[in-house]
Amino acid sequence: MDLGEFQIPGNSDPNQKTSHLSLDIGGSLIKLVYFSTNDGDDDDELGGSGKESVGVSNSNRSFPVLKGRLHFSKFETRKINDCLDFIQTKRLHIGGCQRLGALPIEKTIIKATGGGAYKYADLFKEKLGICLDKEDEMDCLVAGANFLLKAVHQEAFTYLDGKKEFVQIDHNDLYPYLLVNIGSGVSMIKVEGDGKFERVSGTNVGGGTFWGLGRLLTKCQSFDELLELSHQGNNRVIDMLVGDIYGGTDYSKVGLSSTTIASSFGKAISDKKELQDYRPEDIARSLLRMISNNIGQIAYLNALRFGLKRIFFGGFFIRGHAYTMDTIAVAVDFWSKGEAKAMFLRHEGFLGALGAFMSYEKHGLDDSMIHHLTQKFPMSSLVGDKICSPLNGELNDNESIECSVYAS
Ligand SMILES: Nc1ncnc2c1ncn2[C@@H]1O[C@H](COP(=O)(O)OP(=O)(O)O)[C@@H](O)[C@H]1O
Ligand SMILES: CC(C)(COP(=O)(O)O)[C@@H](O)C(=O)NCCC(=O)O
Repeated sequence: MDLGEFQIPGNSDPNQKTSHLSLDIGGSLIKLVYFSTNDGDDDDELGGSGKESVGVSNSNRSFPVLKGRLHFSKFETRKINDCLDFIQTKRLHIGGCQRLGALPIEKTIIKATGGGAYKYADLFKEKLGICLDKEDEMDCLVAGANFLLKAVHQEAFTYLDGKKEFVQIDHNDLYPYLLVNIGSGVSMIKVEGDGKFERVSGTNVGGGTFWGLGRLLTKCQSFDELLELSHQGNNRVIDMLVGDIYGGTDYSKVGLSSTTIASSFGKAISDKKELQDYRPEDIARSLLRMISNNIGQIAYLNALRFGLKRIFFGGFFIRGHAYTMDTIAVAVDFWSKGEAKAMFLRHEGFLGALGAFMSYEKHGLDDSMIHHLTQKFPMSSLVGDKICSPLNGELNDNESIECSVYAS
């Protein structure tokens, strides 16, 4: 592939070229993934010698290696104009899928998934002159999850008792697993291989419910504020525990300890407090716990239904938030009696957008198909074909990762 094909006229950094912008336009958030490379960055660290070089050979074909960054960004769907401005200012749409020489309008096709790819198709055409090439949301979620689990080192982790532990994924023993994507609503997908999956369940009590109900109950202005409130709250003020019903003791005959929540929000009807006496912090905490626990339980029941031991949770509801992950993990552990494991993904909210990004290859819209992604591990060498994350913490907003793309 000639990098010149992605030259961006008028880009603020004339050396920077972006390509393969992909979108996941969900009920709450728009997620963007795109690749950028700088002139002179095209490298041979994987064995080639510049952009024209042969970097890697695959099935008797050779591909040049492009060094660059994979960028991740998100916007609230209700503020879609901010997203359009971002794309326009950075001229990301020009580097979608087109060649120099062609009229931009003729060939500018951007891969997009999520319901918004349908809902906002006309808006994108009108404001940016681009065509959204729609990819199925479930296909993209699964493609994104499979890719991350196979190619990214330190992508999946467990979270128990406040401790995060990265899970080593054995490529030969990845399937089957249950993918639970907690977005506005929740989809549960049994994954048996690349492109081999079935959406087996879902629930309408998801991230949108937490944010919507939380806003109504606490009057907070943003999702982050709601999460922060929950951090400071105590759910026991609102939730009715087994001990509240059983006079402080366990109901041990059926395995319920006194501290188990018997009824979420149940205490709000049983004492003599005025409504205004309930603190937003405690309400936010109870709500987060109720929804996380419910999703964990439904996920486990579906894992049980299909005999799946591993459950991967994605979606931006999680936001790497300790209490959310802890609650989900405890629910899975509790209901499965330790048999099933909840695992979380560092790129939790970007599964769909990554899947759309990878579908450029699938459809071969031009000859810039991406065949492989590897990220260099700072201060270290490549580990096989893995992306080695420099971060152990959560993925920050607008973070990008250094990576190399094998292109044909
Ligand atoms: N900044 C944010 N604004 C709104 N919701 C957020 C934000 N960050 C996380 N969320 C949570 O993430 C959910 C959306 O997750 P996401 O995976 O992007 O789903 P969708 O594709 O439905 O937009 C929201 O419903 C909310 O619970
Ligand atoms: C309709 C959806 C697939 C849309 O995806 P989202 O924007 O929520 O990520 C999702 O909201 C969902 O699976 N809702 C649950 C519907 C149900 O099974 O009851």
